[in-house]
Formats: sequence, C-alpha cells, structure tokens
Amino acid sequence: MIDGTAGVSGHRHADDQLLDDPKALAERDPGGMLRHTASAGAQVRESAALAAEANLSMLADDGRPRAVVIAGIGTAGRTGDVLATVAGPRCPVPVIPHRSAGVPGWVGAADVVIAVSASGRSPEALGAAEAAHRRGARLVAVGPADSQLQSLAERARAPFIPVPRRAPARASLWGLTVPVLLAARALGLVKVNEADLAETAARLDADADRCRPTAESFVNPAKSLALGLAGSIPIVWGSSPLASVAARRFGDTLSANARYPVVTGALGEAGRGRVGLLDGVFGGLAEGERDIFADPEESTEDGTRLRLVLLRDGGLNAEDDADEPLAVEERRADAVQTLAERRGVRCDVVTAEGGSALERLASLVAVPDFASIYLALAHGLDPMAVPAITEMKELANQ
Ligand SMILES: O=P(O)(O)OC[C@H]1O[C@](O)(CO)[C@@H](O)[C@@H]1O
Repeated sequence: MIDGTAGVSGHRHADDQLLDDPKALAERDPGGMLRHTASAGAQVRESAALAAEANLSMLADDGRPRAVVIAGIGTAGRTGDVLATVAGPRCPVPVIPHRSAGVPGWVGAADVVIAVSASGRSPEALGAAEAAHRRGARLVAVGPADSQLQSLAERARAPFIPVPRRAPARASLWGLTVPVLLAARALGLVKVNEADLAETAARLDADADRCRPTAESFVNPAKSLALGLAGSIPIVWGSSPLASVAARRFGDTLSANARYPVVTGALGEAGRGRVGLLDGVFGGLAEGERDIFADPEESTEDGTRLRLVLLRDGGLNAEDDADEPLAVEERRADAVQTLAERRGVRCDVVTAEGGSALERLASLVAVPDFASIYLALAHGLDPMAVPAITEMKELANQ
C-alpha cells in the first residue's frame, strides 16, 4: 500500500477480485468516473441538441475559411485531432489542432478558430479566443455556460456552444467533440449527419452496457483489457489515422485515470522506429528470460513487461477517402501481431465497428476508456483524483 503525499492511495499490484465486486467498485469510485464514462452516448445526443440551438449558420456567411484552428489543451485539445481525422484527407482546408496559448502567427481574418475548454477557463482556450478576436478571425467557442470563455465569445459576437459541466474534462470527450464537429459541418468541412450521430450514440450506449460494473471480467471487455494491462507497460498503436487518435486517447486516460506510463501512436510511424521496443528490455529480452513455469505469486523476478494494444480500424467505406490503401494498413497490423507473437509479447486487439468515421472512432474509444478506470480501481486508485495536476498548477502558478 502506498500513501502519496498528496493524498493518493493505492496498491502496487492489481487486485483482480475487486473488479468483480460491484460494491467495492462503487466505494473506490466516489466521484463516479464509471457513471460519467457511461454517459458518452447521452453526451453525443445532448451536445447535438445544444449545438442545434447555437447560431452556427452565421459561420458559413463568410464562406469557406482558409484554415481551421482548434485551440485547447488536454481532452479539449483532442477534439481537434478528432475533427482532423473525421474530416479526413479530402477536407478542403487545413484543420490544425493547437495546444499552446494564443494562435499560430499566420492566423488572420480568413481563418476560423474553435476555442474549446471543459472548464471554460484554460489559458490556452481563452488566449486563443482573445487572439482570434483581435486578429479578426471568425471564432466559435465551446465550453460551459456562464464561463469566462462564454463572456469572451459574447464580447466577440461569436457563436457559443454550451457543454454541460458534470464531469471532469477527460470524461467529457463526446460533449466537447460533437460541438466541434458540428461547427465544422456548418463550415462545409465534414460530412457528419444526424444518422451518424444517432448511431455513434447508440454504439457508445451499447459499449457502456457491455462494460458495466456488474458485468463480470470474463464477459466485460474493459475489465479483461484492464487485467491484461495490469503491471505492464502498455504500448497502444492505431492501424489508421482514425485508430491512432483512439490510441492517443487511450494514452490520455491510462495516464490520468490509472497513472500508467504508456507509449502511443500510429502503427505506420511505429513500424519505422518504435516497433524496436518489442526487442528491448521490457519486450523480447524480458520475455525470453521468463520462467513460464514459475508461480507468479512467488516469483522474485522483475515482472514489468510490455503489453501491446493494437487498435485496428479495418478501413472506412469505399466512398470515404483514406490516406493509404486499406490493404497496406491491414498487412502492417497483421505484421506487428506476428512480431509480438514471435517475441512473446502479449497483444490485445480492439477492432473498430460501424459505418461512419465517428462511429468507428467511438467503437475504439469506449472500451479502452472503461479499461483505464477499471485498471485504476484494481490498484485501489481513485480515477477521479489528480493531485499531481493540482500541485503542478500551484507550483507553476497557473
Ligand atoms: O478543458 P479544460 O477545462 O480547458 O482543461 C484542459 C485540461 O486541463 C485539465 O483540466 C487539467 O487541468 C485536464 O483535465 C483538461 O483536459
């Protein structure tokens, strides 16, 4: 048992029994992260309704922008990656996620800035909104009602899309993402229709049901993914640009909720570099020396090993464009699975389902989101508490 100086308590080894005890899960999740995560489908529906009430049509009045900058940090920043991947390579204008304060130097009157913040007060989103207004760029703001971001949007006479503030930012991905997508749709940059939104929400609901606390580990894909990752160093690679966004999202939640270090990215790039990790001290070298007959309870060897999670997209529909042929992505994904197998590195595969890009993304995000929370709970960690972030802010005076 460790007691962190900032009030974090937990245990080094995961307790797998705990995951099949719904009462214990509820006790260890006082902030209700499981419940908040299960609201993903509802977030999609609610945000779509709230965006419909915002005056997004005024965005289109000045025609197609030169570029779109999505400004925000953390989960709010991820929404820019989601937009870029859902818009895809056919998007007629550059879509640029921007994670530092202000906006890129070239932003001007021809551009659109979408400032996103779950709290409505991150310096990155506020700074971007201010800079956009100053430079005459079109601005859209996404954040909670009555926030600093809303006042800024009002001052700039810019459309504001409210996001209900019920959960921490990382459990509000869908509430933040849908307004960004709908603002981009109003600008003619993405093809997300009502059926896509409804199907995405339904998929998130169905996955939340499969991952519910009362579903036992052997039928609950999130609990089994969490138990597979316990004690390992996860490597999460996505087979396509869309799956790579989901991989990075899993990195966010594994770090913030379960406090696991994690390597994430696109398999295309990893295949030309980081795939070498599979041969390293936590990969093939460790696996080669492992005594497979040793009792894990009694073993004194250092048990830290890699665990690969491969998010496989399987491709978009034929009418959607893709960066590279599906067959190339598929061959690469098969290859890395073979590589892992040859080195004895265990690999979990999550395969995308659904028709639209958004639904496919949801199908790759939902189970890993829950897994990050179950992994925290298996270690006795409260997935909601983030004292290191608070301490960091205090020390850095932010
Ligand atoms: O969405 P916000 O409120 O701008 O916060 C940005 C990021 O900062 C944090 O709140 C940490 O301070 C993260 O949880 C979040 O993703």
